Amino acid sequence: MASDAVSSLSARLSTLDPSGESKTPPAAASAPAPAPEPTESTPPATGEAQVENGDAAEPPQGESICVIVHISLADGGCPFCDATASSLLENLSHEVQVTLADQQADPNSPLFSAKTFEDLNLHPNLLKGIYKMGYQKPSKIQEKALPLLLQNPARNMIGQSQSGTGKTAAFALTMLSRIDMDLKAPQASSFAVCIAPSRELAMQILSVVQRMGEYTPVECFFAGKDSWTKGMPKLTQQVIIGTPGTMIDMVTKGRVLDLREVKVFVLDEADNMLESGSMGDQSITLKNLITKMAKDPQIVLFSATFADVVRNFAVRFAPGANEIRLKQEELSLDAIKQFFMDCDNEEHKYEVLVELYNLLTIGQSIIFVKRRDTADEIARRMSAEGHKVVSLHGKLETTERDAVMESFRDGKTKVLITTNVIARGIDISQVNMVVNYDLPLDAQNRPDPETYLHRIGRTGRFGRQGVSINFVHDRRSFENMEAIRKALGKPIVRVDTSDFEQMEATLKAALKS
Ligand SMILES: Nc1ncnc2c1ncn2[C@@H]1O[C@H](COP(=O)(O)OP(=O)(O)OP(=O)(O)O)[C@@H](O)[C@H]1O
Repeated sequence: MASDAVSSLSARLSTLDPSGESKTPPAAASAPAPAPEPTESTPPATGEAQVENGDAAEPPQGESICVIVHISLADGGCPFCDATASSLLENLSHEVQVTLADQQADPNSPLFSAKTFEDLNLHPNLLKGIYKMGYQKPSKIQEKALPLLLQNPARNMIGQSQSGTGKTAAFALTMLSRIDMDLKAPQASSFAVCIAPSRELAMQILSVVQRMGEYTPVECFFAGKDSWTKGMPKLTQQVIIGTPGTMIDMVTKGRVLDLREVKVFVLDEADNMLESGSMGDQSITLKNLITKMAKDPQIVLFSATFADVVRNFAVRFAPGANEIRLKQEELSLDAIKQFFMDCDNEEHKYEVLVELYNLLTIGQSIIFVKRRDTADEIARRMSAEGHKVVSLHGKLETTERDAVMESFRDGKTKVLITTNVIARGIDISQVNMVVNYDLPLDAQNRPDPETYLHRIGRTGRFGRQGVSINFVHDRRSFENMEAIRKALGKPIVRVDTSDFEQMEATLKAALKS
């Protein structure tokens, strides 16, 4: 990251409330150590997370696992053919069991775990919720992070794990575990606060927490734009999840959110939440409010990426934290096959995109563009050509955003064209293709490998296969892609845009493999 970003973060260090830093002496704000530059010859990722300041034991190798997948079918079997419910269940669950069991038994997979959820000392009612969600075994990040997160006295955490490997459950279970189950709502103050960079992600987290907490008395509140008004009664829910600006307003302007009893403060996509700009400022303000009002709240930061400069800041934000880190070469998931399409110009990009959708019947896909008007324009043109696509970006009204997201989650819309607004965290397992119509660039127009990783991580969730396709159309965009490829050390394979048959065959093979 550039020195301007370093100095900006360093300057903002001084705005951290000293009361929030009392547990350990502050580390000197320093320029980032140069990141090792992986090349094509970088050793393959092992998926092994490094634990620092922690005492999690190394898992034994090669464990056999039985995974049961619950699938609901219409009574009496498939409504479209002769198959009975039991034969369908047998086939489907066998397929999913084998793939997931293979990966959870492979010590090199980020889904591997040597433990069971019972070993993690969770409340029986939380275990019930987890099993109802179909989870059978913890993933690596859950296995490593949960014992550290749940220890007493509570310790801060900076946790990193690849996209789609189950970080949400790790912090959701922490929030739920820190609430006294015998205390029923209404409560005078909330106990857990979680912030995320987008409305859509915050809503998704809320739904995970609600499902996990189904057998507990815990109640949650979504703190997003339009979800509160001045003069409304004080919140009585124990868990508040939302975006930081709204939460600050609810505390300072509305006085409807009481933070005195907050025991845990979670930042999902923490590197993004702490970056320069208004989101970073809001996260710091909220942290200062919480640490001023509550007694020693546990601060929990999770993300798939932590650039060095942000990590330096994160350790000041969450002093004394246990850290779970990934090595640079472990960041990308092998399950996501990466391609690029060499187009002649901007208009050719659009033609190739349409051809792609004419050729392939894809589960669901997300097309990322740089600008909101590009998202709308492509959606308009593709819709006119008979494709079922929608666009989503920050200029839409919240009701429109919610409706678009709901229809995409329900599978009613197959293609979502969007900006970086949902580049992070969104979890829709049927998404098997991500298109970078415009490659991600940072605020200084430089290639942005972190955002790239988050974007392509919308596919290949929890062991599934996924494909990502990058569009390049001139020297600059090609160089930007090369910079991202070098930073992440994984091949990006060229697909010939003049030979549609080959294009179809290549992508279909990648989607099947
Ligand atoms: N132990 C588990 N067993 C089975 N499925 C799981 C388990 N843990 C999480 N999942 C599922 O895996 C998917 C990805 O999890 P999650 O969204 O928490 O990933 P993440 O690590 O937060 O990803 P991102 O970095 O993109 O935010 C979700 O659909 C979740 O329900």
